[in-house]
Amino acid sequence: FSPGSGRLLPYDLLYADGVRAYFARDWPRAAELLQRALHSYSQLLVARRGCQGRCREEAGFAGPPAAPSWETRFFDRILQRAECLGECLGRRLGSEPSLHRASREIQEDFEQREPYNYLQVALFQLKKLDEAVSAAHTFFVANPQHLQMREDMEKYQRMAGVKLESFRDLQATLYWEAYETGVQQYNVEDYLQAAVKLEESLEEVLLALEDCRALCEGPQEDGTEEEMQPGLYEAIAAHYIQVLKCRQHCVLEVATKPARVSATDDFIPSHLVLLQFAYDQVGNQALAAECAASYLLFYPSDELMLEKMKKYQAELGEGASMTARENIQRYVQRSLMEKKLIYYAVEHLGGTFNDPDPWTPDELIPGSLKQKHRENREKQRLENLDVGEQEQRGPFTFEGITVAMDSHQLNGSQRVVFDRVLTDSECKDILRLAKLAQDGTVNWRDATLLLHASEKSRKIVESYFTPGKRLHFSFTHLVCRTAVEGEQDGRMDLSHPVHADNCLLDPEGKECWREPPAYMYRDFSGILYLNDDFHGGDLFFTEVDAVTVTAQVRPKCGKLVAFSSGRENPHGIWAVTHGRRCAIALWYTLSPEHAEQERMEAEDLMRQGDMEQELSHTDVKEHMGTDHSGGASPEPPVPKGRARSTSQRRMSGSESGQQPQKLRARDEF
Ligand SMILES: O=C(O)CCC(=O)C(=O)O
Ligand SMILES: [Fe+2]
Repeated sequence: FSPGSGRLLPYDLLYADGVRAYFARDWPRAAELLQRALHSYSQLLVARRGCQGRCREEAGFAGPPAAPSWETRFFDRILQRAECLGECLGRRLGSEPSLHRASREIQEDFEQREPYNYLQVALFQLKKLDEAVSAAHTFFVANPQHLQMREDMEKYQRMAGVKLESFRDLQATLYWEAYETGVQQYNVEDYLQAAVKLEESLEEVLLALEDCRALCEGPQEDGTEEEMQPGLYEAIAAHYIQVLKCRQHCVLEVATKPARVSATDDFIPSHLVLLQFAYDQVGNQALAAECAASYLLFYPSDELMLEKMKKYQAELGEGASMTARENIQRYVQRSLMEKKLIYYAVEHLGGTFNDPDPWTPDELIPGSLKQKHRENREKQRLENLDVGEQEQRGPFTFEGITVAMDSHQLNGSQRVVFDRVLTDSECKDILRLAKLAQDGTVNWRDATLLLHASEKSRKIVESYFTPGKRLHFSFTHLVCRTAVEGEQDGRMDLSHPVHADNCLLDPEGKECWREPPAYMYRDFSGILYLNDDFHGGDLFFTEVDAVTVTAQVRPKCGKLVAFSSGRENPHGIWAVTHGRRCAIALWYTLSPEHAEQERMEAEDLMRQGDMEQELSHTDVKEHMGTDHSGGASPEPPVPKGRARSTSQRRMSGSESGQQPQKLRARDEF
């Protein structure tokens, strides 16, 4: 391999080899392979972009479709174009294009910049500090919620010999830098500089759009493809509609800044508005008119802009052409044609389309879909507002939340305790909610606080344990345990017997059976505590023998304990001897198809009257579940066959069960 030799190795293979070398701690090889994978990936994007452009021209793809049989002609062109693309890519890549089609998972890794995470470690090991810092920074920009990387970044910042310039984003989306500088200069009325920067940004945005659209080609392996219709024509149609939807969504992708979740609304038109004004201010009427005309392609009846056009026409004279920019014309035409096809398909073949653009003309949307379209836009607008508000508070950095204890300090694996996930007043509100729910007076639609708290916890657990991979709620519930009346002294019983969350613990056999009725698809567990004004009720972890206590956690408002749900984390709760202990218990799954399934199963089991075990707890317990549509649901019962009466007295489960806290020592990095 050498750049420019014309033969590009598939990036997914290089990546796989790189990761293998990484785990073999072969740092030089890991670094080399990962860098080559990243290079190959970016070359692939360049090749795709180039071929897209060429084949679009060749197939006359840019022109408006001619009535009446434009659908048929459209498909002809698509086939023609697919052929052209195949040839072009084969030529540029020096190999069969299908070789370069990675699985959805690997594509996502690259989109999330995951390779940079491995790379930074390898480079650090090789003592290439400057490069390691750049790689780490590049990863961190796209994953600011990654707590481990944050710690690494802080270490790098403290490290002697690290230069400030090393903190650079190797994948910096050029246009974001240009756009932001442009807007800044615009705001301080430096219109000349603003125009330069905004032009630069606009050009890059259009190129980035092409990159993104190029990735829509080929099969989508994420299983989101809608049900295929029987028949070849329908199958092709369904596939291409999927590709078209993917392309339409690119506008959101480019308008979403790395590390932010919401897109900048109407990104391309807003460039044009700013440019129009900037050119106007510096006295370049011709360019201002061109931007105004381009803007009008998106919003043809915008009165302000129409006024300006009149003014320019007067100033420039009747003979001045004042047409929109060609690249914007092409963009709008193509987008309209794609939308038309998508809407046609949605109307006649079913499916849905979340139109990303606010400027889609009304007449293009079929009557039967108009209402839905309006609702979607409103929803999107509200979501954007929500995020805008959050952004000011900086929610994606988990501000204030600290890792109180990690696996090492908890004497186990895949365990963590966070502090300050909730404030005191948030705990109070949720506790009040728990009380109200007991009396049946809560309006569940208003119980958003609980949902916010659980979603926040989900994000934290996700970013800590499965960065880059989505964790889904499997089940959520708010549960309070109240001490029973009477003699409490010397109680050694448990409020919750030792168990694991996704398998049936068999302490004698030192096994944990992953079989029904265990909730096998639970991958991670989280417990968010709400109060500490009770006695007893500490959570403890044991070894697989269910008797050797390895760590204990004292509940407290805002403390979140999270751990993997398997055999490595048996746990239980000491009896609550005084007061009432409330917590939000959260279980997560990595498989989207099992999201919330547990809740449904729990309901089924409830119906079968399988609750007697749960009711035999020594504490009185109330609970309310939440699904994320706001309905109440029961707690899943403890599966039958779970070990319950372990010889608790053998436990070394006193408050001193915990070993002295050690400082976290993570393998250098
Ligand atoms: O509330 C706790 O501390 C733990 C609860 C638990 O382990 C469970 O419900 O499975
Ligand atoms: Fe549990």
